[in-house]
Parts: sequence; C-alpha cells; structure tokens
Amino acid sequence: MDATSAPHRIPAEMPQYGEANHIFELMQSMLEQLLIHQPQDPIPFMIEHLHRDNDHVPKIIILGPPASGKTTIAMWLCKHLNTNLLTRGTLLGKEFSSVAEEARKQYQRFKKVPDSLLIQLVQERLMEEDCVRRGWILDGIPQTREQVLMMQTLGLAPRHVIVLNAPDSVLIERNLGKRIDPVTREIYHTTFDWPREAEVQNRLLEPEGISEVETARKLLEYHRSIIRILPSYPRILKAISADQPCVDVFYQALTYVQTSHRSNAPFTPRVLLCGPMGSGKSLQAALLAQKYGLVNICCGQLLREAVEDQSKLSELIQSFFDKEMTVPDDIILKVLKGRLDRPDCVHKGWVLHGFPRDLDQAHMLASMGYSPNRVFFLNVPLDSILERLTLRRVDPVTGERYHLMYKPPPTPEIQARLLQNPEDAEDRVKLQTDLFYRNSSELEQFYRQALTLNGDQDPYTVFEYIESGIINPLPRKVF
Ligand SMILES: Nc1ncnc2c1ncn2[C@@H]1O[C@H](COP(=O)(O)OP(=O)(O)OP(=O)(O)O)[C@@H](O)[C@H]1O
Ligand SMILES: Nc1nc2c(ncn2[C@H]2C[C@H](O)[C@@H](COP(=O)(O)OP(=O)(O)O)O2)c(=O)[nH]1
Repeated sequence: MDATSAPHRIPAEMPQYGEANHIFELMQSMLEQLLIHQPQDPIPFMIEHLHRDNDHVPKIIILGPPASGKTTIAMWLCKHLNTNLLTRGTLLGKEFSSVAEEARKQYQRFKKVPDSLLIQLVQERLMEEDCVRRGWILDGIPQTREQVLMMQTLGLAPRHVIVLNAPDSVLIERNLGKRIDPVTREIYHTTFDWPREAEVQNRLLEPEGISEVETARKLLEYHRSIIRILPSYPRILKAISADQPCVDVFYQALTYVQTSHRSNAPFTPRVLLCGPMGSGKSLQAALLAQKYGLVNICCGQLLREAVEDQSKLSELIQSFFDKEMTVPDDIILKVLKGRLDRPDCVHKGWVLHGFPRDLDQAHMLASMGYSPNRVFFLNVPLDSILERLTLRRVDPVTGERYHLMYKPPPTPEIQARLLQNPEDAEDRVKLQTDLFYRNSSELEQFYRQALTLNGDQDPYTVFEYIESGIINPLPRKVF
C-alpha cells in the first residue's frame, strides 16, 4: 500500500502547528547548543536555553577587505535592527574586564592580540544580557581561520555572514578619503559620504593606516586569510559587492539578514493562488503540480467533476450550472473538504485556485482547518488580462486551444471554425476582474503572510517567484 493510500497516522493539524510555531527550528537550535556545550545536567541547560528564546535575534558577521565599508554597513545595520556592534576597538576598550585589560597590554607591547584572547573577549561580550536579548553584529571578526575554529568550539555561531568585496585599486583609492568623527566614531568619506554639518566636518580626523602602502599591506594579509575563513560558513554566507554606493550595499545586506534560512523541517506545501481570471493561476498551479507533485485543485474543475461523478451533490450543482448561478459556498466547501481530506492532499500537499474568492469563503475554509501555508496574489493589469483571454479560441473539431496573438491557428480552415468561450467575452472578463479586485483587499488582509507578485510577465519568471516563496521560509516580522 503506497503512502498516499495508507491510513494517515499524523493528523494534518500537527505539521501546521509545528510550522506556525517553528518547533523544528526551536528543537534544532537547542540540540546544537546541547552538543556544543555538553552540560553536565542537560535539563536546566535546556530550560535556560528555551527561556532565553533568542533564536531569531540578529547574529551577524561582516567581513571584507580594508575600506570595503564593513564598519559603515555594520553601524547602519545596528541602528536599523537595534542590535549591538562589536568591533576590535569596542572589545579592547571594554572596562572592568580582566580579559580586555590583558588584551590591551598585549596590543600595546606587540601591536597584536593573540587569537585566543580576542575570541575570549568576543565570548565574554556575547554572553552579556544586551547581546543575548538584542543580538549582535561582529565587524571584521573573525580574521583568521584559527579564530573561526575557536568561535565554533565555543558555540559562537552567526546566523548570517556577509562578505564585502571590491577591486583592490578601488579600496586603496577609497581609503585615502576616509575620515572619522572623534566624538561619535561615525565614519565618513571626503568624496562619497561627507557630513552636512560644518561642525562635524571641522572636527573629522584622518585615521592612521590609510596610506596606499598601508592599505596594500592589509589587503595582502586579508586575501591570504579570507580564503581560509569562508569555507567555514557554507550555507549562511552572502557576498555583496562593495564597489557601489553605500546605501545600495546596505539594502542588500539588510534584505539578506532579514531572511530566514531554509530549515530542514518537514514541510507540506498547502498553496493558495489568488488572482483575477486570466492572471495565470491555472498555469502556475499546473507547473507546481508537475514539479513538486502537489495536488492541483481548481475549484471550478472540482465542481464539474462532482457533477460528472454522479455524486449525490451532482444534481444540485448541475441545477445551479443550468441556471448560470454561482454554486452556494456550503456546497462548494463540502466538495472541497471531500477532496482535501484525501491522503494524497494530506501527504503531498496541494495547490488550490479559484476558491476562496471573498472573505466569507476564506473564513469558512479556515474554519474547516484547511489553512494554506503559502498564499500568493497574482496581480495582472486589466488590459493584459483582456489580451490573454479575449483572443483565446478553441477548435471544436480537435479541441486544440489557440490564441490569436500568441498561438494563431495554422490554417484558414481552422481559423474559420474556431469558437470563443462566452466566459472570455470582454464584458464578462471586465465584470469578473472588477469583482475580484473588489474582494481582494479583504482577502489580502485575511492572509497576512501572503506574497504579492507581478503576474504580468513571462510564465516561468512568475513561477520562479512562486517557487522561491514556497521553498524559503516566510520572512519573519522585522526584529
Ligand atoms: N560603498 C561605498 N562607497 C563609497 N565609499 C564607501 C563605501 N563604503 C564605505 N565607504 C567609505 O570608505 C571608507 C572605509 O569605510 P569603512 O571604514 O566602513 O570600511 P571598513 O571595511 O570598516 O574599513 P577597515 O577595515 O579599514 O576599518 C569610509 O570613508 C567610508 O565612508
Ligand atoms: N504572458 C503570460 N501569459 C500567461 C501567464 N499565465 C497564464 N497566461 C495565459 C495562459 C492562458 O491563456 C491565460 C489564462 O491563464 P490561466 O492560468 O488560465 O489564468 P487563470 O484564469 O487560471 O488565473 O493567460 C503568464 O504568466 N504570462
């Protein structure tokens, strides 16, 4: 007996609960910490870990060569995400810390801090309340592979690693214009980022070590070490070109750190495609069903099959078809429930389109326990919909579908006998489209995590957007 016909032991609502509450990620994070720290008594350790509940605070590392903008971007991200910035300077400058004091001594004597001492400083800082509660951004640390390994051994794991890059010539040139505000420690640039206030302009200082020779030396050192660091962060690394305006780098970095990584949690897609007729729902549903094995449920088609199946509802539904009246919601829901309850839908997941069309239907669907976990709204302007639908024809002899613009009939004989579906007439399409957009805002309100996309483009581009929306976890609320 294959899985889709075996009696389903796990009730459908369990995976939904797990997904809605990120149970899998919660357990995975706790297990990682347990294995890293191997506490004597795991129970209190797990309780304390769960109480801390900081699995989604920012834990970011920004790496990059000198003058790539690490500190600039790190500062901007910190302000936006309300998290803590950790740099070598802030770590070494820490007061009331014997480790920091020892590190300062080492730096004063040897102009270098031993890896073990620096990482000890990082560990000490990351365990402080504000970093636990609001997360952290490490600017330019780790600098060596040894430091990476020490951090991993201590369980200091970032969730996102950003590596900035730009041609050395650009960086050497750029560093010459670097200026620092001694009061706020803000970073500026004589050409690219000059402060507006004259008071700030007058007090800016030229930092040490920004000469061409000095920058070139640091670049050499960086290139040697970075190739040994990056392989340690295979799945959480994002490279961003720093050879573009700061603000563009910032927005790419912000978008990245606000996406959750794909989790290994078992996930059964329950996809809902909403959009006016002709927006591409059926086409996209067919592509999803074909590629991911989802059950394709077109509400209209389901009702027609219910009539053909001679089911006990068939006469009732047929009577509404004959009177060209919409089938009542409760009858549609009965048919829909019958289909969604089948093991293939529960096991493989489904892609539903053509229902719900309004808020009442959405409430009814949810009350039956069929909440989609991915909702997409396909937006297509009316003129594109009219172009797609009103030029559609079908050959009554072969059943072949044509489109007078995209797929014209091959011969005049076929052209002559083509028929147009009355539903595709311009006035019908305009009425249906208007009806959809009258209800769509309430539906978008109801499906808070819905993703809206531009359906007026190549079908495969639309499909890529939908695919990415399904595979990737939904963006969390902003930190
Ligand atoms: N994308 C950018 N375009 C132009 N100038 C930039 C850009 N990013 C940073 N800068 C400027 O380059 C200089 C170096 O920036 P920043 O100090 O942030 O880089 P960094 O990677 O932290 O450097 P270092 O590692 O040497 O501390 C600053 O003057 C900053 O204003
Ligand atoms: N250019 C373009 N045309 C599309 C796209 N999706 C669907 N179409 C065409 C194919 C159909 O002839 C027509 C309606 O598509 P459909 O998938 O039946 O729309 P829907 O009524 O199920 O929402 O539009 C699409 O994404 N791009």
